[in-house]
Amino acid sequence: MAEFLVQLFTPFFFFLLPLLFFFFFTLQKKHKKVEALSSTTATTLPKAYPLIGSYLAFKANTNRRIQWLSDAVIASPNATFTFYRLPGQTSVVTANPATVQHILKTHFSNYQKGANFVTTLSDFLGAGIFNANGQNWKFQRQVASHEFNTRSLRKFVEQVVDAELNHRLIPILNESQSQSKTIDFQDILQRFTFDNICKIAFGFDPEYLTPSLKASNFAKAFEEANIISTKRFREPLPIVWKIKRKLNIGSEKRLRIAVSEVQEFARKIVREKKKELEEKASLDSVDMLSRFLSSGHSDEDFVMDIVISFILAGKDTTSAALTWFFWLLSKNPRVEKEIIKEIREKSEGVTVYEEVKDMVYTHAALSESMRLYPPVPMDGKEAMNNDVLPDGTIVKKGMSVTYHVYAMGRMESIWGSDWAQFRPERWLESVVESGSRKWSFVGKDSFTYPVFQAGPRICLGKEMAFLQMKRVVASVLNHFRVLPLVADPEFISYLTSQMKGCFFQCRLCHLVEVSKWDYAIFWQVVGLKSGGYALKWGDGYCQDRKDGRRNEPDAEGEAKKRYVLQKLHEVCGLTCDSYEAAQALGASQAYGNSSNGCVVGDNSEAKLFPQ
Ligand code: HEM
Repeated sequence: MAEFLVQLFTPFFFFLLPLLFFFFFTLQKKHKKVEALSSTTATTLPKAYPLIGSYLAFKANTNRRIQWLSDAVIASPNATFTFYRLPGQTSVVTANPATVQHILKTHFSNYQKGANFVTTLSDFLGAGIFNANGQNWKFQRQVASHEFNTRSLRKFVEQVVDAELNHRLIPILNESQSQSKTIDFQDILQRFTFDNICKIAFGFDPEYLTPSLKASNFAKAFEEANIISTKRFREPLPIVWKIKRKLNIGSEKRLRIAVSEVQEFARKIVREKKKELEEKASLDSVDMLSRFLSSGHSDEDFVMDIVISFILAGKDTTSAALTWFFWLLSKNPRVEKEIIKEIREKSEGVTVYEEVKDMVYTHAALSESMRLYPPVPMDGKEAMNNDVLPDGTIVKKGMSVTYHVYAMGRMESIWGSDWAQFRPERWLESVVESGSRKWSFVGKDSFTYPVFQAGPRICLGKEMAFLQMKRVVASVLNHFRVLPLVADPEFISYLTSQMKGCFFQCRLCHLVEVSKWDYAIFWQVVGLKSGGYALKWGDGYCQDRKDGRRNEPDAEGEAKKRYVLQKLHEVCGLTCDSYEAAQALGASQAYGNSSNGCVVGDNSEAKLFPQ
């Protein structure tokens, strides 16, 4: 072992280390400039220096790697950026739809999950579908695809999702609302989606979403394995994590423990299913796991890897999408109002499945939300052979080529100058059907919007994910308003994206109560640094004036405001000493106009204080 270490470190100390010091100190000054260029307004690309490439700029932006690379790729000609790091680590990052089509479809066989990707993730994902190529991948995709036919999807939405909603999610939200408790909605959604995927894929109910919301060792271990495995990709010299792994120290030791906890859980599911299959001659309902076990591939480790990949696919993707969706809704009451209208205009005599499929506006709003906050923000492949991309970029064998989904959702050339706006209507056109006007969904091609990837490896669970998310949205918004207490949450990503920190702290208001006034007034409670709460109201309030004047509330408007304040007090436990008090607290105007309609104060807030 000692010999191995000496062999390994000698060239490093005598050659690489002095060189790195040289570059580090001589380029410090320039480096500051590079950092400044990588802000969201950057128009210049980070510089690449001999030997270390753009490594320093990359390092400085580790915590906002997605946003930094997005700035760089958007600023690049043809939206394709060749990113030099240390020798042998050159990669191409693209946000160009033609290039995405090239790597994901027309030259599919040249762009695979390469050796670097597979090795880095193999401790966590083994040979599961996310880490597989060739025959192994084909086999898993083919067996799993049965789980996504219409019959299974119908069963999923009508039995699995609805049971979890009615017996777990809604009662838990009701309870937290009635006790005015602040909840971590992201955590609750992750529990919800975890129960869902286990039930549909493995016929097993882990009961993770329970009123106690108790911590689960498995979930903690899964999260840790995901984070540490992803961080391996960020290590400048992969040899470092490999040595730590060999010595079983630091993060690699924690990874080993976490992975064995995850594997133990997955193995238990596999063993129980095997037993069930042995005991019953035929199963009444066939889940995906039974299909794999009956397909001749009953090797326990292999099936365990499959289970882990499916948990990853189903647990963290839809929960991330929904978290950002509810946050965006709280900022866009107009969209929320449209969705509620759609939920309440149910057609007669249709099944739950058809009803969910018909939620066109909600579908558009979810697509729009994932455009801005994609659950898988970047995805990389490795070139099997030299190639030239459609825009002339040279790709050498072994280089990684990454398509940047997050950047693609923010490009003016694709979405127009209002790309930053959350506007579901960009996905819709108005059509006349049986004499009445309706929305019709207009999708984007999957190379321009690769949120679910594209080509032969396009996400298998896309339709399932939409059905699940739409049903959750309908159910939650039918009962509640979600009031986030984070003003400006941070988008972070491991293998999938998340909202950072204490996640999505929010309170719930009973929509039915507050919406007595025809849902014309939208109230938004946001956390203030001072520890109080801010209250804003948006469009609807002033438009309600019968004389059409916009600037001042009439008597009815005033009454509505008082009613809602009272309700907020009862339902959310907040008090407010009226807008006059807000004036006293520093709001320069009692009423003003904003793009949103009327607000209290100088586009600021009336202050509310928790009791
Ligand atoms: C909003 C939700 C979802 C998004 C945005 C999403 C996105 C993606 C993306 C980008 C990939 C490609 C990953 C890669 O190859 O590295 C993928 C693959 C996959 N997804 Fe999803 N996914 C979602 C939900 C689901 C759900 C609920 C399932 C159900 C189990 C699922 C099953 C799969 C499977 C099996 C693959 C592998 C396909 C293959 O390699 O052939 N996904 N998904």
